[in-house]
Amino acid sequence: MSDSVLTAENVYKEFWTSNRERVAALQAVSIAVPDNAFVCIVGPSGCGKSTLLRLFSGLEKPTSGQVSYRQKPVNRPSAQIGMVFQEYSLLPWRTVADNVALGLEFAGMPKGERAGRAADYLGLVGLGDFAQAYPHELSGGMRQRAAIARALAVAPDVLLMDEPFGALDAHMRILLQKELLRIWENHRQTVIFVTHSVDEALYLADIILVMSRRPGRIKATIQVDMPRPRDRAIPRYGQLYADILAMMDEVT
Ligand SMILES: Nc1ncnc2c1ncn2[C@@H]1O[C@H](COP(=O)(O)OP(=O)(O)OP(=O)(O)O)[C@@H](O)[C@H]1O
Repeated sequence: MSDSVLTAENVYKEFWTSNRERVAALQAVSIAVPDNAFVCIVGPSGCGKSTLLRLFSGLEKPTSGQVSYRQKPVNRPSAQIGMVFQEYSLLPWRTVADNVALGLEFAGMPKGERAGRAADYLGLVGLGDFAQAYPHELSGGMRQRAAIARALAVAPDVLLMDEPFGALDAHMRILLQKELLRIWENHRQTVIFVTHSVDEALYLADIILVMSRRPGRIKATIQVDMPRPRDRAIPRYGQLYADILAMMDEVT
């Protein structure tokens, strides 16, 4: 585990609902995420995927067990671990450039430097011409690119992505999958990416974690042995796709 960037050791997480019922979201989850890996998490709805990501980000704490970042317990959100959510989460009253500069502002970077860095990252995601636009002037795909630029601008060591392309149409989704891989191949942050889509996981990941129904456990860890860029038409793709779907269909 020493070269792992993030680890979960025997993590159990429960919530209390407003009706005072106990919900076990995760049980006996142990994972070691290798440095620079692209990891996708798939599993049935409600199995605890977002909860696991929130534990890694420090937004939630395990009920028992331990979550660590580079061998240190994760207690709170930090600049080393960036997060991108499904909903674009841009501030509507700030321009796109000012949204991208937000994390840099929190990190105390001087204003002049922030503007340059924000411009670089907007260029990286193909939004160079929209720096002064407001979020409502952008399409869903463009907003999500801006959210990715904002997360990347602080140069996090790990990028956690919770269904970032879930609200996009199929064409935009495929385009952004390609762009994300292009960026990742240049920067090689460790990425943990939650998705409902087995196809998306197979296209993106080095490692796919398949979770069971709630309480979520890690049911399988699949090393995706296909070179990139991946060809959805090859038999190996179809075979892995069918195997993972079958695992997700099983009751436990
Ligand atoms: N703050 C909370 N309070 C109470 N229950 C919660 C809370 N957060 C999550 N849960 C419950 O924990 C379980 C796991 O939720 P989570 O959002 O992690 O699942 P998910 O796999 O990400 O779901 P989906 O794929 O539908 O987005 C669900 O039953 C959910 O209702």
